Amino acid sequence: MTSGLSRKFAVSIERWPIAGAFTISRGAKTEAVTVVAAVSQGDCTGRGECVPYPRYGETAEATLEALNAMQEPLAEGLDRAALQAAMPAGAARNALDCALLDFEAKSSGQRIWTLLGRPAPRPCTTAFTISLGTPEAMASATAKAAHRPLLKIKLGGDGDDARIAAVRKAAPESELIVDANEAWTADNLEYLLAACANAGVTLVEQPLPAGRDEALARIKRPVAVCADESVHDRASLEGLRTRYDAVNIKLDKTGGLTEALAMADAAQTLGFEIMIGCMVATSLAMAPAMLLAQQARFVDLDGPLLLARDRDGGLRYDGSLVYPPEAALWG
Ligand SMILES: CC(C)C[C@H](N)C(=O)N[C@H](CCOc1cc(O)cc2c1C(=O)N[C@@H]2C)C(=O)O
Ligand SMILES: [Mg+2]
Repeated sequence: MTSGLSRKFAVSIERWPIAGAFTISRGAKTEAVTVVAAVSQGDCTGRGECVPYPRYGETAEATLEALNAMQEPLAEGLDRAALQAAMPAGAARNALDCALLDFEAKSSGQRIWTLLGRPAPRPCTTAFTISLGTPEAMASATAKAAHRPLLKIKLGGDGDDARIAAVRKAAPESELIVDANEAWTADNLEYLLAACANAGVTLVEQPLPAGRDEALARIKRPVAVCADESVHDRASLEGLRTRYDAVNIKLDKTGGLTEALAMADAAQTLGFEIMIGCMVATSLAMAPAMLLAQQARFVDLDGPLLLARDRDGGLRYDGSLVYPPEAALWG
């Protein structure tokens, strides 16, 4: 029991080197910048990690500031239910929502899935991401990962037909999904979707820029198309029904696991397939997403696999199989 002691709250920015570099259509990165929130009472600490994304106007410093502004409400007893209205969806709320969930689990001595009334998570097969590059460089990276069952291929617009053909040749057995990160246009959309269909790709993530994706509703889609930058939380689902077949749910977009679980149920009711995605981050950010992975058609939780080093006590990855978190890590 931890009641009677005052609740403490700490926030920090962490930097985790990436093994090599990670490139998508918007540029290259050599480190993952994360923000960690920790809620403590007595000897019990709950932690949550988020990744602020400049694409959505977020920075690590502003996220730190937004979380520090929650010191007083937390000291006055703000709980996870009240948090949903107290902060907007986004990375900052994710860190705090997950810290509160971890605290709920650790302070009660029960696993979080038991407290949430959900089935215990099982190991899942995650996608493994191949960075954007020349067709030759991508084929070479793909050949080294060709034993993996599911590969996520980053694309970038011009030359994507050659990239996807080279990748397929290098990994004839793997299931391929691709992520254009908004780099295609209404003019090359049908041509590049056909190139993906010819290569046996099963999903194309965010081909067109968010807000300029209406062409998706006008064409026959030969491959399932998944929203990422176009979808954030439950409020953004309804408008996407004619454009997308699937939605990529990320805790950094929904503002935590609480909204993500509700969003997954709402998305499935609307007929969307679910992908559970991540940013480049440590196992602490992946652990809560394991609860959602259970109902996802595509699991994309390979963030720690791209790091030079994960945090101590991180998730167990056996090839592409990722195991649920130990209680000491999260939940
Ligand atoms: C380890 C993989 C890259 C994670 C996942 N498989 C994935 O593809 N996620 C991307 C998100 C890309 O991550 C980016 C992109 C970017 O321009 C800047 C950043 C990051 C990130 O993780 N940190 C910085 C802010 C996806 O699905 O689109
Ligand atoms: Mg994406």
